[in-house]
Amino acid sequence: MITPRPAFMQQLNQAWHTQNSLLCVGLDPDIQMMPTHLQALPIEQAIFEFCKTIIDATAPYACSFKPQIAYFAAHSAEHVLQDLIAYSHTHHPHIPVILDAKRGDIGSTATQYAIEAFDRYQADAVTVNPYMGFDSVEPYLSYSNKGVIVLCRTSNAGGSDLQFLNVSVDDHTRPLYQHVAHLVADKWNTNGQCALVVGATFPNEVKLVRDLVGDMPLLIPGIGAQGGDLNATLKAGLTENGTGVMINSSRGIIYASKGEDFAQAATVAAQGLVQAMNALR
Ligand SMILES: O=c1ccn([C@@H]2O[C@H](COP(=O)(O)O)[C@@H](O)[C@H]2O)c(=O)[nH]1
Repeated sequence: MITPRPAFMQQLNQAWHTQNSLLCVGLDPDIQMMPTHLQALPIEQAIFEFCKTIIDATAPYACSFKPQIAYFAAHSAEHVLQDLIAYSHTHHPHIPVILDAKRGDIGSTATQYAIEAFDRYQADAVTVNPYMGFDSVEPYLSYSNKGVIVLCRTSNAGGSDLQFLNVSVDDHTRPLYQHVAHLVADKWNTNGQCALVVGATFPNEVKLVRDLVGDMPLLIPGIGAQGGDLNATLKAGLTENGTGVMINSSRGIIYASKGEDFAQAATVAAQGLVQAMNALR
């Protein structure tokens, strides 16, 4: 039997405080990057063992976990993702799990994606793409206790191709990502369940988004392997009470060592990042 979990926003607020952490540990299991002894296993077993070990090794330092679905689906290992989320809920029930799926499709299809994220995988939150508009996001919002994390200013350089284009709405001209932030904060967040993705590679934009959306949580990837500026990002994104952000690091933590000591290395990397963040807030 599945035990109901608290609402995502409640879990997140609690985890920020009790874990004293703003760190979101990204689970992007790439077989080529895993320790050699795990590469020798059948791929599904390797993915499970690797992620389970990382979850246990970093749980004391995490405010959330973020598995990226592509790393599982690419190897027909969706059931491994399901098992890992169940494992995390059982062994680390206080840490919310965000399914990074970046879904976006017409309402009828989005309804199926929402069932996949929340009923099949039992994720506490999911990332979605706002490009197809409100009706494409509505099926996720109807799960009012789940988090819906909308792409706003993504961390990749190519995000600027569209997100930086100016749009004029109601005599207001601003870049598309700011319009998305405004739309989510003012119109889509009626249940108080929304958050936004803003990349650490763009701290100025983190600040502009923070100013537009009040205390809405921001999921911020781009620290570590993508070279985002931790100091500038925190300065731009923290809310007044010193929370408000989930700073994601995936490769920087999970591949801190390619040896048999990968779990200890992940612990040290996670702990170091949390200490660095806590010194800045
Ligand atoms: O704008 C975005 C949105 C999502 N991501 C995802 O975050 C992690 C980043 O991994 P690192 O190894 O820490 O660079 C990855 O799963 C991306 O799909 C992002 O990078 N940028």
